[in-house]
Amino acid sequence: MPKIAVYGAGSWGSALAVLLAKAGHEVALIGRHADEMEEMKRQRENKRYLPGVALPSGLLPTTDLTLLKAEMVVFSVPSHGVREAACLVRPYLSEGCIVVNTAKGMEEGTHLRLSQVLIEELPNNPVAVLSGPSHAEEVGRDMPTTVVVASEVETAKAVQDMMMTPSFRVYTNPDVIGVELGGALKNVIALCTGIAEGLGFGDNTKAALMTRGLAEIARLGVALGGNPLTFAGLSGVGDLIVTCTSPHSRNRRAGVALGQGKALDTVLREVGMVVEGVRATRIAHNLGIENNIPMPITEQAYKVLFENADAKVAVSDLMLRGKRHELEEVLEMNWLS
Ligand SMILES: NC(=O)c1ccc[n+]([C@@H]2O[C@H](COP(=O)([O-])OP(=O)(O)OC[C@H]3O[C@@H](n4cnc5c(N)ncnc54)[C@H](O)[C@@H]3O)[C@@H](O)[C@H]2O)c1
Ligand SMILES: O=P(O)(O)OC[C@H](O)CO
Repeated sequence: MPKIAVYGAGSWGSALAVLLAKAGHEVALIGRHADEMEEMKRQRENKRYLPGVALPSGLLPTTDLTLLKAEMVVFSVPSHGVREAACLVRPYLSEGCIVVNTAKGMEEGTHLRLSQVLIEELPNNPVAVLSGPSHAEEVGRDMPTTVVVASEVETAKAVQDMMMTPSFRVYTNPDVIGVELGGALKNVIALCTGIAEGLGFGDNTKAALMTRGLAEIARLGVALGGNPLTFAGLSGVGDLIVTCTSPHSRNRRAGVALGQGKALDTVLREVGMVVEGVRATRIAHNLGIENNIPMPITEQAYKVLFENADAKVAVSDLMLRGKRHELEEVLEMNWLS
């Protein structure tokens, strides 16, 4: 069976390594901290990031970067670490080895999508992105999950072949831009639905945020080159649903605590795992301004997170905006023609 390396031993890297090892691949799960990886090797479990999931025998927890010489390398580090990680692994990768990014975010400062960062740093490797509604806690326990892999066709098919299992169904989609933006931007809306929950609002409010949130994700996504239909797929509405509603979601949980009045740094410390929506809010807010795209929910999220705005006032400001046609951009921009 092909050898696969997973770089990044947090929740998602660990769950994907478990999945791939159970599928019969020889898998190296490569982390940064020798003590943590040794402990994982001894206990056959990632107690900090994926408790309760046994590591199968074909999975080797390690810090040995030479094991990156594999047929496929799966990147599972937080989005802010992707460039640094790419530079670190570059000397070890075989030419032509497929690199699959699984982080959901964009690069701060450059506003590049993460596949663009990887292409810049790893010019000799085909790059694919994996996204969709997929919490590590469920994938690690073989719960039926569907995801999408985006890249040029042959690479996407190769990743689909290597990653698909009876409990992990992988679709392909050539729309890398749409798939990446859906995955990055849904985290902003998940923070917002969490905040609404923390404020004591109900399901109507959450459904409103999800639906109108998707409208603004698609608006920005299409302006940046994504296919409108991708936002109706797994990496769009699919991931939005799971992240806004699941008890596993770190972004939703962080939002709930913010809505209950806790300070952002306290919330991030308490969650203890990466909350991508915070950076994504700043990036999406800036992209909206740069591209002249109205993003009212993102704008309010930005004010609450970074300008100390009162979350209740933010909700009220959204409710009191000027009157609009529900399908304004669809009609104006001829999306369906
Ligand atoms: N957890 C999930 O269910 C899930 C599902 C799909 C996608 N993702 C995405 O996967 C990415 C990773 O999330 P996670 O949930 O595994 O995070 P996590 O907080 O569980 O773990 C992050 C891991 O990355 C390591 N790390 C941090 N910076 C690094 C760097 N510069 N180089 C190497 N390692 C570094 C940390 O030591 C830790 O092991 C995020 O972008 C997230 O959105 C997560
Ligand atoms: O736990 P979250 O909020 O980081 O979401 C994880 C995944 O993106 C869900 O698909």
